[in-house]
Amino acid sequence: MNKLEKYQGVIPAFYACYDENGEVSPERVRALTQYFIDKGVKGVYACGSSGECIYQSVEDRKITIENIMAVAKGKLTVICHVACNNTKDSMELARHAESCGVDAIASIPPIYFRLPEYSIAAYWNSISSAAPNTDFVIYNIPQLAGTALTMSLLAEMKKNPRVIAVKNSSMPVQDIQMFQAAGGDDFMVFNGPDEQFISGRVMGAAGGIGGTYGAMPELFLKADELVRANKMEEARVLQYDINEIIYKLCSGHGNMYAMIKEVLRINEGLDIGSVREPLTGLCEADLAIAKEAAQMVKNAVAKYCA
Ligand SMILES: CC(=O)N[C@@H]([C@@H](O)[C@H](O)[C@H](O)CO)[C@@H](O)CC(=O)C(=O)O
Repeated sequence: MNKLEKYQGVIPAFYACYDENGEVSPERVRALTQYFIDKGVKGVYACGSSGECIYQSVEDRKITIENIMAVAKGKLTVICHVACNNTKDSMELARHAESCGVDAIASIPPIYFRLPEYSIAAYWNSISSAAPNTDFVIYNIPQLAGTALTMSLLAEMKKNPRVIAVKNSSMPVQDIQMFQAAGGDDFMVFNGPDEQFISGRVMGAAGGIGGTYGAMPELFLKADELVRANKMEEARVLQYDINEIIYKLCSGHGNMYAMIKEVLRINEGLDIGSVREPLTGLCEADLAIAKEAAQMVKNAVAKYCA
């Protein structure tokens, strides 16, 4: 098997799983992991944006990845985002993730201060050195991190043989082509924006990592299948329907992840709690939106995946 094959396909970003008191729930982490195995996705991307990493402690994140691995080992490819905005804690999480047996670790650049590229490279390489037997994925999400991956920074990072991919959440699909060309054959790019999943795949992303996949994994698996089969018109129609669902998920007063968790509760009977403050949970009026979104998912699954 090509060493990148295990990363190619549909990789949902894993949601933060909380109990009734808002604490990370090991049982719910395990239940969500099993849900993804049952749906037939390629892997999961843990502790990233969708995992609310920015609002979780080092300990919360350790509990999350330990419980994912307890269920996923040998069944899913697991990429664990370990960035904590300081090198020390990020290295600790990298070491821990490797000890749990993840396939890859990932990291955004440090946020808040605008650091020079050599500082970002040093940060990423220190994190990678703490997991010396584990692949490393650069997480490019400039609209949230405030720093974009440049071609010169990528060239610098390519000197580290563990750097195997960019998870690209910038909006221009051309970035995917640029990163893939610079990365070469032993390198891959993941599509980040779910709204342009098929475009990213066409521009060279061999897989996708996305925050809304979990609410409708069947639809992204189908979109991936259509792209592979070169059925582009069908893929486009499906992508448009997916996008309508995403707009609905984003139309509430509460945060999109709270909405997705409600959709999972309605459609799958899967309870993984809500979101952690400062993210806003659902208000009364949002429940009707969640119901509509859940029904849209059901209708689309019946239409495309029967
Ligand atoms: C900016 C942003 O949050 N992008 C999301 C998308 O999946 C996004 O939620 C989706 O396209 C809906 O806008 C992902 O790239 C993030 C992600 O995969 C993660 O780390 O959880």
